[in-house]
Amino acid sequence: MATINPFGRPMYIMLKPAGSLCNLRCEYCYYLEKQQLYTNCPNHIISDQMLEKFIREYIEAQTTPEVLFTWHGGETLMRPISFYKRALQLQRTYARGRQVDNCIQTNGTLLNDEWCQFFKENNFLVGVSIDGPQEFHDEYRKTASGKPSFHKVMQGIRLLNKHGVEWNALAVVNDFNADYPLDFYHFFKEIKCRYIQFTPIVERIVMRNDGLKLAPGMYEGGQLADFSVTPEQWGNFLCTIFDEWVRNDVGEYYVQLFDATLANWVGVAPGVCTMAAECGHAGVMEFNGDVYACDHFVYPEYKLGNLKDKTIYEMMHSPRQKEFAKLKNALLPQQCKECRFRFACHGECPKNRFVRDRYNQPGLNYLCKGYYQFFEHAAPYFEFMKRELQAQRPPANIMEEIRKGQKLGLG
Ligand SMILES: C[S@@+](CC[C@H](N)C(=O)[O-])C[C@H]1O[C@@H](n2cnc3c(N)ncnc32)[C@H](O)[C@@H]1O
Ligand code: SF4
Ligand code: SF4
Ligand code: SF4
Repeated sequence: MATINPFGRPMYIMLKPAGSLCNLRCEYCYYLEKQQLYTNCPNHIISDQMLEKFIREYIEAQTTPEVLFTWHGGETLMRPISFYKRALQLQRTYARGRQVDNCIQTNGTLLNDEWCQFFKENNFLVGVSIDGPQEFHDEYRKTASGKPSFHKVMQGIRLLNKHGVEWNALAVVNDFNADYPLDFYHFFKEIKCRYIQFTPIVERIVMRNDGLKLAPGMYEGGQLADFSVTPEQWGNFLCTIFDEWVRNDVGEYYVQLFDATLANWVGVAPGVCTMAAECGHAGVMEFNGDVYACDHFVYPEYKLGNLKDKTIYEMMHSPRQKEFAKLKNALLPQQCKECRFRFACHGECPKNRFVRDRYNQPGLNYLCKGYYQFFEHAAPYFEFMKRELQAQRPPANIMEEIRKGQKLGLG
């Protein structure tokens, strides 16, 4: 089975067929407020004409024989099944011999037998957002009327399992759950979720003229949002889960960040953009055809154009997008340039770069301390796994090595 790994692709655009419409009101959500950019639009739903144009151009713009569509929210299941059936029909019309795959990200609360049958029949990979055990999840992931959502999500997961749909979990790490890494990790093992993606929550509150309150990255200022994880929490969280994983679960459970770190250790492109050297491969398209440089940069100043006026190829290969792609590396502060883990970290996501480095240069990642702690802690293990891979042996041999009590051979 595959994980949702669109970032490994040369060019990729997430599509938001219902804009930022959602039946939940997760407190930390960076999508919800994006509706403010579209107050003039009567409804936030992609038109059939726009859908067709997107599907045709998106397939044409790909350089690989396989094409991956990623349906993203708001809440994707707020569009009816008939919408996705139409999309599949259009994909078949324009595929012209290419293999087309679909993955869809959902909060899981609207899943029912019919949806699950549809996903199974059409081979969708489903990403479900769930922030760990009930008390963690329900802290922030609430409905519009303030009700918890955990039980509905679990019911959705049971249905996915019942119908044999492939799914994986997307969980955020915030101020509330970050201090309980093992409770968190064991939960995913208990629900037999073998592919887990953890995303740290880092947001700053600002006042902008366009009404958006969450700050884009790469500039200083604003007030850190309470729900953000601290660098110390993030470092401890990663190290604790890593210790458990590296002793028991390598090759059995896939934690996206550990996979990506190992990839960087052996010099292969990581499966997640935050750990890659450059940005720019992963755009996002709003319901009305507006295309932005990245899902985390849906701000007017990062808009590449609209599909009505420009082709996907033009926008994603435009000088503006090339410029955006390079910023990740170009804006690294001195501390990152000197860092021995630069090859693994690349300064992480520019969205999180808003503090000063030790030379008082701007642009250091707010989570730097946590990442550094993790890389330093895990380095001997990654070195060992790298040697195993180079000798064409499975990295999972690390577990036996640790059991034997061997020194891992790092000086
Ligand atoms: C914005 S949602 C859209 C799809 C769908 N509604 C869902 O919740 O899965 C996609 C993912 O982004 C995560 N997310 C929301 N706000 C975030 C933030 N401020 N920082 C990082 N991830 C965030 C959500 O938890 C979810 O897993
Ligand atoms: S379910 Fe997804 S889109 Fe909706 S509020 Fe929560 S994170 Fe945002
Ligand atoms: S800005 Fe962050 S999320 Fe966007 S492509 Fe770059 S690393 Fe990925
Ligand atoms: S660990 Fe810190 S200093 Fe090193 S590359 Fe990452 S953000 Fe930069």
